[in-house]
Amino acid sequence: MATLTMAEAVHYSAQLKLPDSMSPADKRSRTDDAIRQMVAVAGTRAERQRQRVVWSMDQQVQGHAAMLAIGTANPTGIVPQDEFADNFFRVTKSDHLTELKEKLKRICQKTGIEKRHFHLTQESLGAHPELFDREMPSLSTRIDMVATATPMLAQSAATKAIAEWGRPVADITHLVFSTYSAWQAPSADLQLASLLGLRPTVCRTMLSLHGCSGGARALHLAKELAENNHGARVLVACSEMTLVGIRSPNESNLVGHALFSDGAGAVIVGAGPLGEGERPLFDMVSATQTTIPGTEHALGMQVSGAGVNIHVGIQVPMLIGHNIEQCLIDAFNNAPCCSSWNDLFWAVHPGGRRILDSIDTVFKLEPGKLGASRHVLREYGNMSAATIVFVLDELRKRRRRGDDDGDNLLPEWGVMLAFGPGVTIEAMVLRCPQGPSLKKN
Ligand SMILES: CC(C)(COP(=O)(O)OP(=O)(O)OC[C@H]1O[C@@H](n2cnc3c(N)ncnc32)[C@H](O)[C@@H]1OP(=O)(O)O)[C@@H](O)C(=O)NCCC(=O)NCCSC(=O)CC(=O)O
Repeated sequence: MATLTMAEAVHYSAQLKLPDSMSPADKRSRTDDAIRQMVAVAGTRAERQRQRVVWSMDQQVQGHAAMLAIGTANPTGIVPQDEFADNFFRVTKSDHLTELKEKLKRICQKTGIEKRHFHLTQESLGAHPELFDREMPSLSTRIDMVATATPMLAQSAATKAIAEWGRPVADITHLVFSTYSAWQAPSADLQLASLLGLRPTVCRTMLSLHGCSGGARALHLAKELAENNHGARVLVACSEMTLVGIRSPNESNLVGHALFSDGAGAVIVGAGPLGEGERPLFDMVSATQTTIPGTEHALGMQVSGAGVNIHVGIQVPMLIGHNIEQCLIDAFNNAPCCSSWNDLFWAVHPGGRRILDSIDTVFKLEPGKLGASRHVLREYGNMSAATIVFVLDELRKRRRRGDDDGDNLLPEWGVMLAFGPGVTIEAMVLRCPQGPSLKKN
């Protein structure tokens, strides 16, 4: 760029508000420097914009998958979090363990949860004392008690997703079902297929014991299935029942009992040309799964005659905090979609309040960026694999409210994160299609 003339310098320096005491030559030199910097920044922005457009066109050519509809469901039974400890110690006949009960109350207060949904009532639990007696086997009782309820709750969520999608159930080509609550073969996936009337050739996959990362794993798998099978429409269903893990309280299981709850989520995923009435809610751009080495003892589930024992190590929030940024950098794989983590929308599995706090800290997120995750944690607790579907649903509801005001509240680009045994981190880059086609969502 040519150096400024004095007339130009006078014009621009007036905008820079340089002090009158400065000599004309200094003003000219200072103004020249400022304009060079502006041009350099504008050049970088323009280059980033160009990269974004080229990259986005490449992605369209590759035809990545999109979430086309979402449904969620919960059992009708609700327990307020501030009543949980009293209820739980009463039903397990553990009221004499006063210190343990006080500790559970302390933990419950810090969870960020206000209420949770449960399939089973105090009465139905009371009818099965073997669930709370360590000396008695209870696995088969637990299996029987959830065998029908798990696919039925999934059916409620899937029915909503299918209604929103608007196409016949016969158009579903694949089913991916994730749960820690089904222990038979054929399993909850086949029961769900029958309940919904899916075609006999639907390709079913059952994901067991992926824990809280199971929903994101199922979505990641659905993305790959949709992108590699022309015309495929994949139903993802996650349904979780805490009954398989509920047991008498001890020091090591209090946190799990304070967090987990029952719920189901379903998503229809497809790629390629959209059919009539289909609208993408979230484009599923790229995804990664990362296992943090040497952490297999930090988080896990063990099945025994007494049911499923869920272990939640105290170090989990710290482990996620130390490893999460690199996972996101890998997932974005140089996609030129943001210059700051705050440019994104965030769909994070709310495994516990401290995990969300840790993510806020690591990424220096603005207040409210994890609002959808905190809302789901507060209203429903940790529904393991199903939780991430609730977070996605809450995000698209927030976007819809924005659309109603004529203002889109969600940024174009976002990220989905979920955590499970391993310790495993599932990450997916999402893109929220912009524009008038979304107004009817
Ligand atoms: C449990 C909390 C709400 C407690 O809140 P705070 O940490 O702010 O409170 P605090 O430090 O005063 O802790 C309260 C009491 O709980 C104890 N405590 C905290 N975490 C514990 C843990 N994991 N195991 C056993 N005890 C624990 C503390 O020692 C303390 O005991 P005392 O009072 O005696 O001093 C939080 O730590 C949290 O959100 N942790 C993350 C939970 C988590 O890892 N979730 C992932 C779930 S698994 C998942 O999502 C994936 C999957 O299952 O696959």
